[in-house]
Amino acid sequence: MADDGMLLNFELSSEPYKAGVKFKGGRWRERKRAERVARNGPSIPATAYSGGDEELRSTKRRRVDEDSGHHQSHTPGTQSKRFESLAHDGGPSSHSSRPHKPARADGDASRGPRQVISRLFSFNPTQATAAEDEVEWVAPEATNAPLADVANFGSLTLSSRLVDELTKMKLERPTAIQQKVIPHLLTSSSDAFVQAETGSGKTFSYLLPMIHRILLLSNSGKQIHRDSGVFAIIVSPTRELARQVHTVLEQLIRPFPWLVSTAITGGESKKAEKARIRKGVNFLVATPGRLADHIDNTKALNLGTVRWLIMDEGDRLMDLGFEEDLKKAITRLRDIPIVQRTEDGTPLDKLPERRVTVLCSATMKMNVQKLGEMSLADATFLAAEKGDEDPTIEMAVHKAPAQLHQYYTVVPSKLRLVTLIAYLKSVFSRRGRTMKAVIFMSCADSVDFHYEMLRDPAVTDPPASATKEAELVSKTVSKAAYFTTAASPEVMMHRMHGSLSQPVRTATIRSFSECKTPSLLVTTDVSSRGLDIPAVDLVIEYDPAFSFSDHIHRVGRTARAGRPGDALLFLLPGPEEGYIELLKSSTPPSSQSHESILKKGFMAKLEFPVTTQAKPEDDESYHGKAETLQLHLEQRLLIDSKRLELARNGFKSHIRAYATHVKDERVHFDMTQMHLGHVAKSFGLREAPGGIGSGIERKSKKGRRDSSKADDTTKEQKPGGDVIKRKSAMLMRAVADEFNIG
Ligand SMILES: Nc1ncnc2c1ncn2[C@@H]1O[C@H](COP(=O)(O)OP(=O)(O)OP(=O)(O)O)[C@@H](O)[C@H]1O
Repeated sequence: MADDGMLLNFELSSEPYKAGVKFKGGRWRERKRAERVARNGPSIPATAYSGGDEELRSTKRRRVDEDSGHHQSHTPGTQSKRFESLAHDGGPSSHSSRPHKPARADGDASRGPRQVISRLFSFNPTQATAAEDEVEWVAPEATNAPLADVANFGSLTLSSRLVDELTKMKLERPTAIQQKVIPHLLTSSSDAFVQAETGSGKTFSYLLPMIHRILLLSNSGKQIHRDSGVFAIIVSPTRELARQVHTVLEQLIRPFPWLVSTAITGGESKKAEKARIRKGVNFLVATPGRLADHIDNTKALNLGTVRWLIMDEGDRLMDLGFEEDLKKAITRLRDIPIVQRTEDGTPLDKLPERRVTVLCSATMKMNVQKLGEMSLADATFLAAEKGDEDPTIEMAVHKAPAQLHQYYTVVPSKLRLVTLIAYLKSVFSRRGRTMKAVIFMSCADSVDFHYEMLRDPAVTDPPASATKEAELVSKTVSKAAYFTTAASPEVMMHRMHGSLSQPVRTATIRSFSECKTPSLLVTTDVSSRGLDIPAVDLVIEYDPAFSFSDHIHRVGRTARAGRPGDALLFLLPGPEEGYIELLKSSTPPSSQSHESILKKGFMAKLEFPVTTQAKPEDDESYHGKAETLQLHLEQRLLIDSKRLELARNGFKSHIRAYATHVKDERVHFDMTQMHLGHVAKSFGLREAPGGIGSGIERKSKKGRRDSSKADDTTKEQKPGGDVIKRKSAMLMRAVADEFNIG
């Protein structure tokens, strides 16, 4: 990993921090150091309490190097020369009203304010690909919209009561995949492999024909009811998805109260789930683990009547490692003979004569093929478009809906956080333009950090009288700062990831979905699949997806069922730019330069949330504003150890997660090209905290112990060149080990 030795980039207030400030959390030594700094002003750069001893040492080392004019990676020269050149590096900010003055090595507070250089705009790697801004984009015809040339759902010979129900839900005409799948499942008893773009209505395509055929059973004089047996099992990879499918199903069967659906998803007591199964259900929507558990342990679950097994989001089911659970369900269903009548004698002749398995996916990966081989027999491949009937052709091609406008922006690491804020500021500035946006990040710790930094810190816990729902979302929903301004509408931030408890996850998604003001969901890939919130008009991939198919699913949270949508992907200059070719293989993307994002976003005055910090000076130029904002964010970390811990954890988890890109795409996500110091800056940190991948330090020590002379000599080397390369390789190996990739 390159390490060009980050310069200090803080402009600390001349005033001492509030006397008597007490620091909580962290280690004793860090707390003591922080308190000393708060009392006396920083004698050493504030990294003193932003990191451990290693950071302190390296900071000292760098300061000495800088002050003696021997900066490791950049053109040597005198301090004053360097500062001059920095002013020019800063582009428009070189005209900033705030003078750049050298950092003082002694940190003597008595000699007036300590000026430290902000180098947000210098020493950034340059973008290799051309940045074309605002090339006019004409939206092609939507590819996942209801078909204009089909009269209505009635033309697919669905029951009129079902069609009426659809009309009430404002669904009139089927989409292309529904037109293919519904007739097939209405008449056939063969398995099916359903592939169609995100947001194309796959859920209705399998639910409607199943309900229609079950309703036909009641026409034979006898009434089907909840005790008649389980007719369909729908397996979804996540609890959210299972609940979502269950909700849609409940809506569809509302006019037929004798039919019952239930969701068994874990996250609640098994006892309650067993009790519901015992009372009788006709549709079981389940996550694979819970389904396998109930198959083993719930006697009341009788599988003899089951005629459909639907596996939704097939590739995700496999990605998440549910193969064994699915195998169990598939094998058990194969072994149990089909019953031809319910216990009270109702013939089941209107249902398929054999068990039908349907596998659905928007993307086709090799693992879906494996699941297909495991579960399907003589399956019919059903795809939305003509010419897509050959699954082998589609294997490699993942398409996003054509009307989805995809952009990418190449942003140097150091500028990522301010560019994100600038972008959010401009998209939420116009009333009614963006109502719901989703930001995808690589890991839960990064989500937690960004949520905390971007929310309004003045918002406190709900009052004791708050409703249960308000209590559940008290730590995951909050007013945004920075991009909620007096002039723009209030934006509500939401945070969501897999480490939150199930009730909190459910309440947070509900809040995001029902929010009437503009809202932003900061999340991990836990929200990338199947989540159907039609009003989402923007997806931001702040961290690229771990695989291209995940990218397709993430951006597919917008532009659903024919609606328009935008998606912006953040890339780093360097190897990540190679990813653009991959994007082009699906839908040609537009590009937007980070400079233009900053310019637009920082056109208006910056508004800072109320904090204990002195109000930062505003700066006229957008570079100046970006620097002011960055300094403000960094200072917020310095005065709050909890936030600092979030930043450090976010950084570490982000780096670890970076190593988990799928093997085929890792060429674009090369850890060895990553600049840890610059990445740290995007987490508001002055430099990279140590201890990424617990194995690294250990491994390096072990390596030295086992080593021969060659290692002893490297120990003597000054940090730089070879040692850094070796460290990168070790980090790479340690991270790869940790994630079991390689
Ligand atoms: N025929 C239709 N007309 C209008 N809207 C529809 C139609 N069919 C489905 N929808 C709506 O489209 C949205 C997407 O449907 P659904 O979630 O089934 O898509 P999907 O293909 O499963 O997407 P993903 O692959 O992302 O899970 C839902 O809000 C649904 O109500």
